[in-house]
Amino acid sequence: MASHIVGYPRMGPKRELKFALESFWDGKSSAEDLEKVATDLRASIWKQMSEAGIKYIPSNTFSYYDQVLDTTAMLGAVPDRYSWTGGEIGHSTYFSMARGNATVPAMEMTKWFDTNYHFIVPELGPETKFSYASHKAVSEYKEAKALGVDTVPVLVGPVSYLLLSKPAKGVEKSFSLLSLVGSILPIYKEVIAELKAAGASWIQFDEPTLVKDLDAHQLAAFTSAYTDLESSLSGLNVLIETYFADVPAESYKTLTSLSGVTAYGFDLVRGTKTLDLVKSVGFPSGKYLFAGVVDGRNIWADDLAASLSTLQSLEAVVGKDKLVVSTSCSLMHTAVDLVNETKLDSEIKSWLAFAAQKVVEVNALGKALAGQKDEAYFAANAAAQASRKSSPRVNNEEVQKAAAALKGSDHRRATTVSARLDAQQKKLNLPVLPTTTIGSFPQTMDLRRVRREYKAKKISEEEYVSAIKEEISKVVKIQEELDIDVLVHGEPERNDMVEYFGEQLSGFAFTANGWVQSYGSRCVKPPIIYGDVSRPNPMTVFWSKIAQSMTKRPMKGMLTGPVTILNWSFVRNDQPRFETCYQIALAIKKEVEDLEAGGIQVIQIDEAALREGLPLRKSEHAFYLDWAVHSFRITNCGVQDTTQIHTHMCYSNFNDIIHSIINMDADVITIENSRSDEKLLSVFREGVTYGAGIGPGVYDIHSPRIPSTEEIADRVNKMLAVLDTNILWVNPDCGLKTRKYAEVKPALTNMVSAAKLIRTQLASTK
Ligand SMILES: CN1c2c(nc(N)[nH]c2=O)NC[C@@H]1CNc1ccc(C(=O)N[C@@H](CCC(=O)N[C@@H](CCC(=O)N[C@@H](CCC(=O)O)C(=O)O)C(=O)O)C(=O)O)cc1
Ligand SMILES: N[C@@H](CCS)C(=O)O
Ligand SMILES: [Zn+2]
Repeated sequence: MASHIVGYPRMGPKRELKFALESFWDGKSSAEDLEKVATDLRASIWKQMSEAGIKYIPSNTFSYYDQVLDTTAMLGAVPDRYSWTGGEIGHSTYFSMARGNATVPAMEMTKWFDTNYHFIVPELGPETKFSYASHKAVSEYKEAKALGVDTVPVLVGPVSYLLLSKPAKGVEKSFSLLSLVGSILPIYKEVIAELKAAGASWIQFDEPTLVKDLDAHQLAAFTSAYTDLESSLSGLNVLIETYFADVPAESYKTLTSLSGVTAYGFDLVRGTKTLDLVKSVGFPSGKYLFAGVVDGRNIWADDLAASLSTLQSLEAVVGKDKLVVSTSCSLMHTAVDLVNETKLDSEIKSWLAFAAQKVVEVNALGKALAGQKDEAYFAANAAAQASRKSSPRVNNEEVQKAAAALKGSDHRRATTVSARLDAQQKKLNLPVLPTTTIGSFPQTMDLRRVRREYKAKKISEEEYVSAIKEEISKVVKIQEELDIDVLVHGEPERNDMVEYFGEQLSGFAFTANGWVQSYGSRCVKPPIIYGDVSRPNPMTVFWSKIAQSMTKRPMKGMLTGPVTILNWSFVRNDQPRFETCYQIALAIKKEVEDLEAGGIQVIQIDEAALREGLPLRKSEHAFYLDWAVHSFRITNCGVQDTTQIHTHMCYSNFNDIIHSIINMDADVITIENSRSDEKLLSVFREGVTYGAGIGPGVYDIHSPRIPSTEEIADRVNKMLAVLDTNILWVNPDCGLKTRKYAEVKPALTNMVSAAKLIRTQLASTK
C-alpha cells in the first residue's frame, strides 16, 4: 500500500533556514551560503522520507519565503513597482516582493486559510504580463532525482492561485481574476512539459480553495482549467490535493468529474463529511484516493487503530490498489521533530508526533494495509492513546464542572456600555481622542538576551526582575514624555503573547524547538494544550502593579484572550474546541479579577486571532462566533463598571462580523486598520449603531515608515466623519515589538501631535 506526504516544514529542525535568511538579508552572508543551507535542508528531508519508505515524496514544497510567492515568480507576475526587467527571477526581486526594499513597500501578506501561516497575495490585473520566470519546480525535481529520489513536484493549482489573488490597484471593482485563467495556463503547460522531460511521472496541484463555498462560476473555472491542461498532462499521473476542511457536495461532484485527473487528496481529519461523500456518493472508478488521515495541523500522535479502520472502510469503496495513505495537509503547520524535545516529560512525549514522526505514522499505516503491520509499533501507539485518555494530568474534574456550568448562560456585564463609559470617565478623566498603544514596545536584542539567559539559568531571578523593571521604567518614561494618555508596560517579559500565557497555565506543555513558520523567517512556538486548563497563580499582576506604581496615568493590564490562546496553540483533539476555550476563559477571568483587585483600572484582553479563527465555511460561522464571543465575555463579566475593558484585534476584515464584535461588549476596541480605512469606515457609514470606544489604527506598524502628523490627522478626521468624537481613540495598528525605537519614537510623537491638533480644532469649533 502506497504512502504520500502533502508537504513538509521548510525552516529545518533548528530553524536553520530562518538564521540563513536573516543573515543573508543583513548582508552578513552570501547568496551561495543561503543556497547551501537550503540545498542541505531539502536533501535531508527527501532522504528522511525515502528512508521511511514513503512512495510519493513531494518536491517544490520548500520555499525561501512562501509557496504562493513562488508561484507568482513562476508566472512572472511581478508588480511593475519592483522594476523587474525579465529573465529568471533572482533573490533581489523575490525578496523585494516579500519584504519591500528601501524605496518600494512589500506586497500584501494575509492569512493562509484558517492557519497562522501568512502568504504573499498576488496582485493581478488586465495589464499583468505573464512569462515563465522561475524554474524552481523543475530544478528541485531534478535536484531530488540526482539524489536518487523520484518526487512528486507540487504546484499551487491555477484556480486556487487566482482565487487567492487580489485585483491590482485601480481595477478593484471592474476586474474578474478568473478571467486570467487563459493567460496563466500556458505557463503551467511549459512547467509541465519540462517536468515530463525531466522524467516526472506524477504531479500534484494544491487546490485548497475547493473546501470553501464556491459559486457555479468558480467551479466552472476548475472544469475549464483542467480540461485545457488535459492534453499537456497526458502521460503524467495528476493529483489534485485539497485540505483544511471537507469538500462541499457540489464541489465534490465537479472535482471527481474532472477528466485527465488521476488522483484526489482529501483532508479526512477536518473533512469527515468528505469521507461520508466518498462512501455515499461514490468515487470515480480507476482513480486514486489519497486519504489524509494523519493530522498535519496538530502535534498529536495519530490514533493508528482508528485510522486503519477508516482506511479499511475506504479500501472497500475505491479498491485496494487505489488507496494511498497521506497527511491531512502539508506538515508545515506542525512542529518539525520530536527528537529535539529533550526537556519534554516522557509521558507527554509519548502522546505526540511532529512532522518527522508523522512521516513514520503514514508509512506504518500503509504497511499495515498491505498486510505488513508492525505489531509492536501499533501496540505502543495504542498504549499511548490509552494513557492519554486516562491520565489524571489530562482530566481535572473541578475545571470540567466549572466549564460545564457556563453553557446556556449569557455572561454579560450588568450595565450598558454607555453607562459604564460614563462611570469610567469620572475616574479616568481622559481628554477627547485619548491616545494609547497596543501593548508591546520594541523587543531589542538585549531584552531577548536577558530572557534567554534567565531561561537558561545564566542569570538569577533578581537580576532578571531588575532588568525587566528597568525596561518597564524606560517604556513608561518614554510614554510620559510623549504625553500618551493610557500607558502600557511594553510586554518586555513576554517571548510571545500566547506562549507566555501557555507557560503559566496548567494543562499546557511547551516545547524547546516546536517552531512553526508564521511568515517569511518569522516563527512561533505554539504551546500544547493537553489537559483541562486552570490558572494556578496570577500571571501578569506582578508586572502590571510594578508598572502602575511608576506612573500616575492609567496603566493597561495586558492579557491575551481565550480565543486567541486557543487559535494560536496546538489544541487537544479529544474534546470540542469550545470546551477548551471556555476553560481558558475561566482562567483569564481569574486574572482579570486579580488585576482589578490589584488596582488596575484599564484591562486590555487581546483577541488578535478571533477573526482569523472563523471557519472556512459560512454554515459554521454562527456557531463559532457564538462560543468565541461568549468566551470573551466570560473573562470580564464580573468587573465593576468603573473598570475599563479594552480588546484589540488584528486583521480588520470585520464588516461581515461587526455584530459579533459589538456583542463582545468591550468598553473600547482597538483595531488594526491602517491598510483598509475605507473598508472599516464603510460599516459605520452604512449605519451600524456603535456606542463603545473604538481605536482604528492610525498607522501601519508593519512598515518602518514614519507617518507624518498631517497624515495621521487626516486619518482621524476621516474617522470623525462617521464616528462620534467621544468614542474615538487614537492608537497605532498593533503592537510595536517588531519595530525599532528609532521608528517608534517619531511615529508616536506625530500620533500624539495629531490628536492634540484635532483636540484644539474641536475645542475652537464648539
Ligand atoms: C501577531 N502575530 C502572532 C501570531 N502568532 C503568535 N503566536 N504570536 C504572535 O505575536 N500570529 C500572527 C502574528 C505573526 N507575527 C509574528 C511576528 C513576529 C514573530 C517573531 O518575531 N518570532 C520570533 C520568535 C519569537 C520568540 O518566541 N522569541 C523568543 C525566543 C527568541 C529566540 O528564539 N532566540 C533564539 C536566538 C535569537 C537571538 O536573538 O539571539 C534562540 O534562543 O535560539 C523571545 O523573544 O524570547 C522569531 O524569531 O521568529 C512571529 C510572528
Ligand atoms: N498586545 C499585543 C497585541 C499584538 S496582536 C502586542 O502589543 O504585541
Ligand atoms: Zn495586533
